[in-house]
Amino acid sequence: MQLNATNISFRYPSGPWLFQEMNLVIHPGEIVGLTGPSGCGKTTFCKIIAGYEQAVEGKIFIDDQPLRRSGYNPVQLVFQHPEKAVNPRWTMKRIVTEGWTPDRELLDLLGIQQEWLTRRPNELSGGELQRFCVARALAPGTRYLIADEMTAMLDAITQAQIWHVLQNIARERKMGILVVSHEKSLIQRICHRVVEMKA
Ligand SMILES: Nc1ncnc2c1ncn2[C@@H]1O[C@H](COP(=O)(O)OP(=O)(O)OP(=O)(O)O)[C@@H](O)[C@H]1O
Repeated sequence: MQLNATNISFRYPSGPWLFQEMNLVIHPGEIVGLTGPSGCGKTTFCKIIAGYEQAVEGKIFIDDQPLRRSGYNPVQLVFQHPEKAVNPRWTMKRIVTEGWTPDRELLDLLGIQQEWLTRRPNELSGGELQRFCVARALAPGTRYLIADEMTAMLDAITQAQIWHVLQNIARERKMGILVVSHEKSLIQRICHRVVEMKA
C-alpha cells in the first residue's frame, strides 16, 4: 500500500546526473521530510514521483502498480508558488472545484472565507491562494501529497494552521506526505523521518 520510488536516476538533457539510483518509500499516513542543498534536485524528484517528469531510469509504484497516466492522480503536488498553479482567469470557486468539491468544513479548517470564492487569483494574497491549492489537492482519491516548499512563503500562524489540518488528514485517511523544506524546525516538528539528498 506504499508509494515506492525505485532506482530513480535523472538528468536534464545535456546536463549532469542530478541523482542516480535514488530510492524512497512513503507508507500510508507517513510524513517524510526531504531536505538537501539548493539545486540538488528536490523539486525535480518531486515532479518525477508525481508523474510530471519522466525518470531517465527507475520506476514509481503505488501498491506495487506503476503510477497511472490517466484519471485522477493519487499523487498530488503542491508547489511553493500558488500563482503559477492556477488559471488567472478563473474564479476561486472554479479553481478549487476543478477535480472535486471540498466541503465547507474543510474550507473552514483551512481558513478559506466564503467571500473569497467569487474572487480571481490576483484578488487574493499568496497565503490565501495557497490555502485553495491545498484544498484542491485533498480530494478523497489523493493517497500521497507532495508538498514542495508549500508553506515557505506563509507566516507562522498560517503555516501552523495548514500543517495542523494536513497532519490530521494524514492520520485519518492514511494519506502519506512528502515535505520538502529548508526549514529544519518545520521538518522536526511534523515529520516521522527525514531523507537527506546530497549535492
Ligand atoms: N527544466 C530544466 N532544465 C534544465 N535544468 C533544470 C531544469 N529545471 C531545473 N534544472 C536544474 O536542475 C537542478 C536541480 O533543480 P531543482 O529545482 O530540482 O533543485 P532543488 O533541490 O529543488 O533546489 P531548491 O532547494 O533551490 O529549490 C538545478 O541545478 C537546476 O538549475
